[in-house]
Amino acid sequence: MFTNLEHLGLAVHDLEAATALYSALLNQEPYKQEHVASEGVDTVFFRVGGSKIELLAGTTPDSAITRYLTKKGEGIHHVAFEVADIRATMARLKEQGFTLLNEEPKRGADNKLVCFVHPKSAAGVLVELCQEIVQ
Ligand SMILES: CC[C@H](C(=O)O)C(=O)SCCNC(=O)CCNC(=O)[C@H](O)C(C)(C)COP(=O)(O)OP(=O)(O)OC[C@H]1O[C@@H](n2cnc3c(N)ncnc32)[C@H](O)[C@@H]1OP(=O)(O)O
Ligand SMILES: [Co+2]
Repeated sequence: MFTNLEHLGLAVHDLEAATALYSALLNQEPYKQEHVASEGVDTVFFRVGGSKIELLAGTTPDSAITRYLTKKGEGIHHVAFEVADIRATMARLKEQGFTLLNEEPKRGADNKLVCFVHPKSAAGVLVELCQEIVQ
């Protein structure tokens, strides 16, 4: 079950400059900065109501964000939905013919298990599924 629009992921060239810009725009400081080595990204998170803005900068040449920025420049990179049971959702989507980009949930940012749906399966939008990791 999809329970919330968890975050919008924005790809940016300069994380420090983008953080200052979004701090001014949203009139708040970010609640978290996190490096996700497995994705080759540095992230910064802002809360907006029940959702979040995730700023992402690539830290390696082969990072998905670095590749995206090279090809498309800055902008909305993905939309993330919170799901109650990521494995059940992945199984349902696979059954329905959606292309998943990882076979198993993987550790994402902000204490989540994540899985991505190929944009070709979602009318040109990269979709991320997120399930909170309960400690
Ligand atoms: C996990 C930490 C954090 C979190 O919230 O927890 C994150 O969100 S990390 C976010 C970064 N990680 C990822 O995005 C992982 C999943 N992404 C991928 O596996 C790739 O980026 C992929 C497969 C979506 C695209 O790979 P690549 O760029 O190498 O392929 P192409 O350039 O050939 O693209 C294929 C096709 O897809 C279109 N495309 C690519 N990226 C996007 C996008 N973000 N949104 C929409 N469409 C996208 C691209 O234009 C190509 O289409 P075509 O019509 O053939 O030009
Ligand atoms: Co994300």
